[in-house]
Order: sequence, then C-alpha cells, then structure tokens
Amino acid sequence: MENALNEPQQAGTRPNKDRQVVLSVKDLTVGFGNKLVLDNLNLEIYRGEILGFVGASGTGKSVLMRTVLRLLPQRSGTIEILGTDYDKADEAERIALDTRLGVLFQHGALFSALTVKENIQLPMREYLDLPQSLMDEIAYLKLEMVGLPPDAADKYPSELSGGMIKRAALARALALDPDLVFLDEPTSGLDPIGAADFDALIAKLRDTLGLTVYMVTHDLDSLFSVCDRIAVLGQKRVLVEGTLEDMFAFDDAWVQSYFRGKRARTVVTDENQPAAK
Ligand SMILES: Nc1ncnc2c1ncn2[C@@H]1O[C@H](COP(=O)(O)OP(=O)(O)OP(=O)(O)O)[C@@H](O)[C@H]1O
Repeated sequence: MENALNEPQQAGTRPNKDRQVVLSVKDLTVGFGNKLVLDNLNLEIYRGEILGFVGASGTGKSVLMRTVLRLLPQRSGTIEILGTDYDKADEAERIALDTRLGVLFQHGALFSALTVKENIQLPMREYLDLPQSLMDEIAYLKLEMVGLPPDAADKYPSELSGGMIKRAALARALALDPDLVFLDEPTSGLDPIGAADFDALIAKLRDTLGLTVYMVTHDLDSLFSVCDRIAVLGQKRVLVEGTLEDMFAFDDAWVQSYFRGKRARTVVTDENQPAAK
C-alpha cells in the first residue's frame, strides 16, 4: 500500500508498454545522516525522449542525478540503466555502461588547464585506446555537432563565452556516442536567445542521434519547447510525471504556482496552453 503512494501520479492513459525503458529507478532511498532526501522514489525514462526534471530548490534533483550516476550511494532501491543494474554488474559491464552515458554538469565543468579539444578527448583517453589522429578527427566532428567552429578546438575554457562553454561541455558529453545524456541545468546563465539556441540543439541531437535526454532544469522555456515529458520532484519522490497538460491539471500548490504562476504566464502561449475543459 505504501509503495502505491510512492508511485508518481501519471495523468492520462498513454501506453508505456511499447516504449523501451532506458533508465529505471525503483524504490530509491537516499539520505545523509538522519536526513532523508529521497524516499522510495520511482522513475522511468524511455528511449528517445527528453525528460525535463523540475522541483523546488533543495528537493533533491542533484542528489538523484548524482545517485543515478553512482556518485552518491543509495540506502536502498535499484537503478537500472539500459537494462543493467550497476550494483550487480561486474567490472567489465560497469565500464561498458559508463561509456554509454554522457554528462553535462552545471556550469560546464571543463578542465581549465586543458584546451577544448583536450577536454573532449578526455573520455576517449579514459575508455578507449585510439590513435591521436583519430581522436582529433572525432573531436572536430563533435565540435561541428554542437555548432562550434573548428578554431574553438585549441582554445582554453577561459577564452570562451558562456554559451560556447556549454557547447564544448556538451561535445565532451557526446565524445563516446552515448545513448543517455544527463544535463544539469544546461541553459542556466545563458541569455534567452542563447538558451533557446541550446534547446534547439538538444532537440536536433535527440532527433539525429536518437539520444535519450535527462534534463534537470528551472527553465520554463526549455520545459515548454523541448521536453516530451516532465517529472516533478517533491516530498522526497516523483510527485507527478507526464505532459505539460498533466502539470496544469495536477492539484498541488507548488506545481500550480510553478506552471501557472506569473513567470509561467510569460512563457505559456496559446500553442502550449491546454484548451480549457
Ligand atoms: N553531500 C551532502 N551531504 C549532506 N547533505 C546533502 C549533500 N548533498 C545534498 N545534500 C542535501 O540534500 C538536499 C537536496 O539537495 P540537492 O542539491 O539535490 O537539491 P536540488 O533540488 O538539486 O536543489 P537546487 O535546485 O537548488 O540545485 C538538500 O537539503 C541538501 O542540503
């Protein structure tokens, strides 16, 4: 019974059975000392979708992402990525799994002492044994993919604009051709046009590469323009997940003020506002 309460509320009856689950989190509990941050949380992400993950500050969005990426331990529960439970996998399976994930940390997190090209090549050096010429070729290809000019390759992060740093960090996240990409507030710090361009890039990469995207964001524009599905973290679990329309219909004070509040009203257009019932 208790478990049923912890299932995210899913408005609507879209069939999930036909969709391939790329990330499955079951009954996940994470805490620090006597403070519980996530309590029996459940979440699924399907192949090829862009999932926008929101929630009030301090609800545990980063903790969840870091736990899924094995940077934090869980107290209980299971995390399966691409059908593999990391905790049950052997060393070779873990390495294989790591290569199928890409991560764009908040603020880019590029190494300042390395050029853009060297940053992009870091995952290749860690996981693959490729000749330098091939790694160079791949790095230029990734730069092109994210819309950066070839001469960005030899620049240091300090020589790049905020938008270019995000793109370079995205190029590094794509270095190993991942299936699933985690983006932590990818548009934070960008001006509205830069943010819209970045959103368009994410959508294009999803369409062309078949990526699955897990995006933690506070950016209502991103949620409204590129996310196929939204999950809201609250009360230590996924409070509700579904479409924008599902968010509008969900009876919770934070969800209502977030999706229908003053800021939201400046972003919601006739196009994405569900018709009055
Ligand atoms: N290493 C840690 N040790 C102790 N407490 C932590 C640790 N990391 C996170 N927390 C706590 O866990 C809670 C969730 O933090 P988290 O950073 O995941 O929130 P968030 O939803 O990502 O917030 P924001 O939107 O502000 O980034 C907070 O109360 C935070 O203080």
